[in-house]
Amino acid sequence: MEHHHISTHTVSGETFDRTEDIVDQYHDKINLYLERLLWWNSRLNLVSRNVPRETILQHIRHSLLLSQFDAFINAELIVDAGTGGGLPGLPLAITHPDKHLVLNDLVTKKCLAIKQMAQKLQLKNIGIIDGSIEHLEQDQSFLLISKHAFKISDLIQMTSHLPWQKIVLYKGASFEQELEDISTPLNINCYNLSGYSEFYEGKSILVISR
Ligand SMILES: C[S@@+](CC[C@H](N)C(=O)[O-])C[C@H]1O[C@@H](n2cnc3c(N)ncnc32)[C@H](O)[C@@H]1O
Repeated sequence: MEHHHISTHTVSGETFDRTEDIVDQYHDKINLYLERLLWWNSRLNLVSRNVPRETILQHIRHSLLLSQFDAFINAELIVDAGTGGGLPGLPLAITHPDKHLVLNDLVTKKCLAIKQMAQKLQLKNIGIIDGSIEHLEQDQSFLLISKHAFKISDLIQMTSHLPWQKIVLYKGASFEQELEDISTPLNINCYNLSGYSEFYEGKSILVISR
């Protein structure tokens, strides 16, 4: 653990507010995604059962926070591992047509649902790959992102063959234990999201590099 370097940061209120502007700017497409996600969620349990519309909207805003981070701004190719119903990758693809997003999930049915949602949204900048992230093949370097899907050490191990430049993880506040089994020294910037609203209490975003 001691060999990792961890710096902690806070996130400004303006950063959260800007995601609200993005939601307004892409209102129609975000709304269509929200409707389709609710529809699929009642059939496949993509987020969690009976989740209200407003909570899904919060997850979309949470996903869009990443668009304010340099790691995302500087990336052309982004892989979202364990995307479930498309979070955070799908809202980021809607709002960033200049970037290419690859959405990955272990479960084929979930990937088929995302494919249908992407078709309805007429998204041209999305690739969908089903199967475990450990079997992904990718030569070009990319930003790896993931929201509440993997223990850090598991994801690092499963993607050791891949040319990721950085990893961005949506996490809870305590993640240190998940670093214990990692022998490669990591540089970790932890952005603490607590303090803006109840939804973000105890949440953080980690930007990890080797
Ligand atoms: C808790 S859900 C999170 C989904 C989404 N990221 C979100 O925030 O709503 C975790 C997802 O990771 C997927 N998953 C688990 N192991 C995986 C693996 N080895 N490779 C790819 N996806 C995986 C699961 O199928 C599930 O959809």
